[in-house]
Amino acid sequence: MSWLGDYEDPYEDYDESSVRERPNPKANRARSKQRPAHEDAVTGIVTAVDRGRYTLAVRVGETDESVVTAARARELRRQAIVAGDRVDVVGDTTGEEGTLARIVRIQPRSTVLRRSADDADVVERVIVANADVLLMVVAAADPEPRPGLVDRYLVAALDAGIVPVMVVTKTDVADPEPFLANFEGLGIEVWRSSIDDPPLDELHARLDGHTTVAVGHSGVGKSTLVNALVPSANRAVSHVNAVTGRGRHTSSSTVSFKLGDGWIIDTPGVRSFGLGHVATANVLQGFPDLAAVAEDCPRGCAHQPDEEYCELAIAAAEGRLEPRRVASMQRMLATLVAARRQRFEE
Ligand SMILES: Nc1nc2c(ncn2[C@@H]2O[C@H](COP(=O)(O)OP(=O)(O)OP(=O)(O)O)[C@@H](O)[C@H]2O)c(=O)[nH]1
Ligand SMILES: [Zn+2]
Repeated sequence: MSWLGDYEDPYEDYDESSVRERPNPKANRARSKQRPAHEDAVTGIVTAVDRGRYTLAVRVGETDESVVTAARARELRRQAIVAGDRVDVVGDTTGEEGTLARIVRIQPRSTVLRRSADDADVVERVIVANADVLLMVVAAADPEPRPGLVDRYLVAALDAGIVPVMVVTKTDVADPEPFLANFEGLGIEVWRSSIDDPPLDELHARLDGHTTVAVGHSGVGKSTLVNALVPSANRAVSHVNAVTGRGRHTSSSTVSFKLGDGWIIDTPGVRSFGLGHVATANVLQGFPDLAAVAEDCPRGCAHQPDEEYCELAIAAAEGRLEPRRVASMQRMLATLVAARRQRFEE
């Protein structure tokens, strides 16, 4: 099931590549081929996507900074353009009502956060480009937190080379510690948030200057948190030009807000986060100490507890690695292996 809703341009978020690429060689190719034709292009940051119309922040930080609505040039039809993308845009970029600019190039991306529609799906979709932090928002209760979902966020972030951090909301409703114990060994940064005392200053300090993508199940309090973090003036950045008639953003579309010198990208409530495209090595890479030990594993080692000669398990037993850390990695990889098995059985 899509958690981006059913109304979107079916071509919008497809991407044919399945391995992590940095930067995207396709974007590079298009860039060099088309550059001479659009020397007057300006750079825009995609802040929202809505049925084939893109909201861009252009000339960010300059006196004539503006919010522009754009369509994509025909030659980009098969390429996904997503929130966080840096694009070259031509035409009327004044941002005045009724104007429509044209995106002619997607600049190389530093990261790409992807998901498959479900684990069996080989077609992956790009969710967000150029994010360097993944803010996982989970509730201590209501809805009940599920370690498996966080494992999925972690795997997707690590696969993309994005740093995962976590906020646990609703600590006024339930004690989050039993849930958090699942992730203790991974050394992930965690903030605890309650209705009366959200850690806004701490989060602001941590996220300023970064491009953060926020993910969370519907109802966890993600919108409440993002709204509190973002001054109202910066919320205007994501508003689609009213004249196009496409300005209505509900929580079913992805929008970005300026957060200090960075951005926070709010994605819709996640219902599924397929991992059909992820490689084990990319997950291990997120933890260099574990990856180094796992290099001595037998070929094809799945790094599971029942694996007889897994170096991770041996190192944990001998005290060379923290057992909780290895256990968390084993669980994350089990999530991934189960996801992949489903993919091949379908
Ligand atoms: N008790 C308590 N309630 C909270 C807290 N944070 C948010 N809420 C409430 O939880 C409900 C859901 O919050 P939202 O911010 O709409 O949740 P969301 O994650 O954005 O959900 P979607 O918009 O569906 O994606 C609202 O009624 C909030 O007031 C918290 O820390 N404690
Ligand atoms: Zn192993």
